[in-house]
Amino acid sequence: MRFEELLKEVGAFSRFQGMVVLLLCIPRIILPLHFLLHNFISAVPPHHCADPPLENGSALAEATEAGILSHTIPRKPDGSPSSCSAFLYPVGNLSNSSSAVPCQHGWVYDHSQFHSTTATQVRQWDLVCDNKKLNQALATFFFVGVTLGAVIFGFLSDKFGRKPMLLVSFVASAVFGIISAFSVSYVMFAVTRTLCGISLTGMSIISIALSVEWTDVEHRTFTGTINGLSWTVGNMLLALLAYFIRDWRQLTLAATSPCLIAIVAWWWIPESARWLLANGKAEQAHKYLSQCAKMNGKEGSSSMMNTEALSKVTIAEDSNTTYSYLDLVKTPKMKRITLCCGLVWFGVAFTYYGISFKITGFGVNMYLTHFIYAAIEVPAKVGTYFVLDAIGRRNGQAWSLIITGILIGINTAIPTDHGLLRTIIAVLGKGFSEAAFTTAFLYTTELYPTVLRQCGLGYTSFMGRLGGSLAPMIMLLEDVWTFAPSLVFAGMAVFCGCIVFLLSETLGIRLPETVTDVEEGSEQQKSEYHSEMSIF
Ligand SMILES: O=C(O)CCCC(=O)O
Repeated sequence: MRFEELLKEVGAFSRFQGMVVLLLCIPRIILPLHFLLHNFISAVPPHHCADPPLENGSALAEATEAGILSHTIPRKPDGSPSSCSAFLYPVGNLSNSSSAVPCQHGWVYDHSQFHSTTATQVRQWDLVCDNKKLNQALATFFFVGVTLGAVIFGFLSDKFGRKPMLLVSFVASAVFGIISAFSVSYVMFAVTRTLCGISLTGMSIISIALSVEWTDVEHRTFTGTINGLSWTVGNMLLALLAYFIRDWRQLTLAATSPCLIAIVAWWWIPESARWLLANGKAEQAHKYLSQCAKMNGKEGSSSMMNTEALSKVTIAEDSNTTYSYLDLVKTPKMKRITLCCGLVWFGVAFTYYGISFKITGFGVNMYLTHFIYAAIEVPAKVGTYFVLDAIGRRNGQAWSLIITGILIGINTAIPTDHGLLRTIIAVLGKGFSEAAFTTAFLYTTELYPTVLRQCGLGYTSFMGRLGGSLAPMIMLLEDVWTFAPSLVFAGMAVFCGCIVFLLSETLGIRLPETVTDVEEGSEQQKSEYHSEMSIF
């Protein structure tokens, strides 16, 4: 007997699955609060060199009022004060920049928008000017942690189960998120943000797998879309939190607080019955399947539910078989899936974060830009829900990536003074990039077998994190050529979109449980699936 048949018996998608999907929305809401947090806690406000302290020790403000400051700060061509240099001594002729030197006595920051950020954190931080790259590196440290977490939690959740590792992720994210907010040095903040990144990835890959593994074929797209929309809720919530909380420490604490809610909700989140059966834990599977049957009003399904019958459910070739990342490339079709999905995830995250990290320069304040970028995800994801069941996952994944690349490329050809048109194209590009990300979660989950699903998601998430980590570095290329970053993002999106055509379609195909299922090919599974469904 296949697990799909068992799931039909206990209720394939009813109140129990509704509860599971809703509870797993909580971690999906938490993720963007941290993944995009650096847009705000590491923002660099306008700043310029502080004047030397006056002999009589009076405050710098007096120097500013007295107009002395304007005599020592060189002006940029647009008339604004230079950010990183000052004249050694007050001079009458402000255009004389020959004696300008790097700031000698710290900086004066414009606090009209931010009370404090990691860039302006005084006492050894001051991550501006020559130290600006250290400020940008904080986001990269976080995504390096996310990258490591993908490998760690991918393996641990396949070995020890989804539910226990989800609790580890919730608790560790709360602990390191809180500690990072109280960092007393740059190094302490960088380390705790990296550990927070590692912890958060656990809930990222487990929440997807756990919700899909409790869902039947017909409702997998719906489940994947709900998971994706909960990320969007968190993304929009971040814009609101950042608008009202302008201190980086308080904003970090606010972004971490939902982890405490997740820890309480964890109690009601069930373990994956698929995983339990795949690992020979029929008794525990029986407990959760009985809960599912009871909640779905299917108590009469006990005939298929005794432990002996459950132990015969075909999920793994041998429940004593242990799997590792190496199994992702041991057989021909698994190798193709792994190589192609790795490239696709790299391209998806590379373009998604390349677009998401640039929220300034569109003529509206950064909070509104971030909110619009998040809000466009709603039609993108709802549209994905309908499109994927119509054109299939492969076309949906390929064309969402290709169109993202085309739109990014088009924007490089539009003159910068066409602000509204550029904004519309950028928002559309974000929407298609979002559709590509939403599809990637669902498509990857369906391509990998149950026995290797978390390893597969861990590997592809790792590749995606590499792409997300690289995106900020690519944006530095604009110092070389303005259009360089956009053309790199566009080319990568189109290339990875074309790679998708090498993968098989999974629409209407039973979720593969074993490596054999994958190697037999989708036609075999499709015919088996339809013949199985025909008996219901
Ligand atoms: O996991 C990420 O880094 C982005 C997920 C985006 C989404 O779920 O829409």
